[in-house]
Amino acid sequence: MFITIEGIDGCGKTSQSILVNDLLKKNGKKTFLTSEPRCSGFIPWAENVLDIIINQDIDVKTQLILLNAIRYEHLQKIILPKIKDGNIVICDRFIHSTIAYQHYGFGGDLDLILDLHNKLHNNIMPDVVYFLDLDVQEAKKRISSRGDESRFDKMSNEIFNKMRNGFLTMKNDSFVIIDASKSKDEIANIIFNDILQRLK
Ligand SMILES: Nc1ncnc2c1ncn2[C@@H]1O[C@H](COP(=O)(O)OP(=O)(O)O)[C@@H](O)[C@H]1O
Ligand SMILES: Cc1cn([C@H]2C[C@H](O)[C@@H](COP(=O)(O)OP(=O)(O)O)O2)c(=O)[nH]c1=O
Repeated sequence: MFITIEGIDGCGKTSQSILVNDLLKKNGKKTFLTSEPRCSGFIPWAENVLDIIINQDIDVKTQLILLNAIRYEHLQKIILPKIKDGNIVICDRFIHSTIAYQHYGFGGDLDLILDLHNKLHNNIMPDVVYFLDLDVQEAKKRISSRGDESRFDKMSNEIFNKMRNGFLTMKNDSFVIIDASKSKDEIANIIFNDILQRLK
């Protein structure tokens, strides 16, 4: 099973990935936790490429080339083997972040994003996406309290609202919208119980 956690910066993805992973492990499930674009250190050079994506003034097409290079290695060397080995793989961000950020946020061509995903990654999609929906101002408050704002974190509320609304257009049976203003434990339990239902 392949699960992704999505949302704008500061909505609680990192916290939820860890909490849900712990709940599943305690329940005896074999899990593997990773993230994009940092790949949780499993692809060591991804951090260097992320530094370019976030801190250099590059075209959105260049962002897409770099993000897809990371994703290709991450899928081939980490995610796909872990799924094959029977793990529930939880990934903090994946293709839906690319659609929300590079298309809805920065105006990149949606067809190009989908074509690249199809041709490079065989159109692999998560079995389920948990989208943590949070008011932009609340997300920004959470980021500033965390105290490690990146250049992307400092983008305008207008851009973050475009991304949030972009995510909301992706709703379907395998794209679950979660109210991220609830407490960490409440959200983790909602996601955990939904995963257990889907495993039945
Ligand atoms: N449900 C929540 N309620 C209140 N604060 C939260 C909640 N989830 C996360 N936080 C806090 O908000 C900040 C950002 O959370 P984080 O999990 O790092 O988000 P993201 O990975 O989406 O950027 C952290 O300081 C975290 O402890
Ligand atoms: C996966 C992905 C991330 N990003 C952005 C979102 C984040 O602002 C940034 C870096 O991710 P990261 O530093 O891991 O941020 P966070 O912990 O808040 O998720 O990369 C994209 O723009 N497109 C993508 O496809």
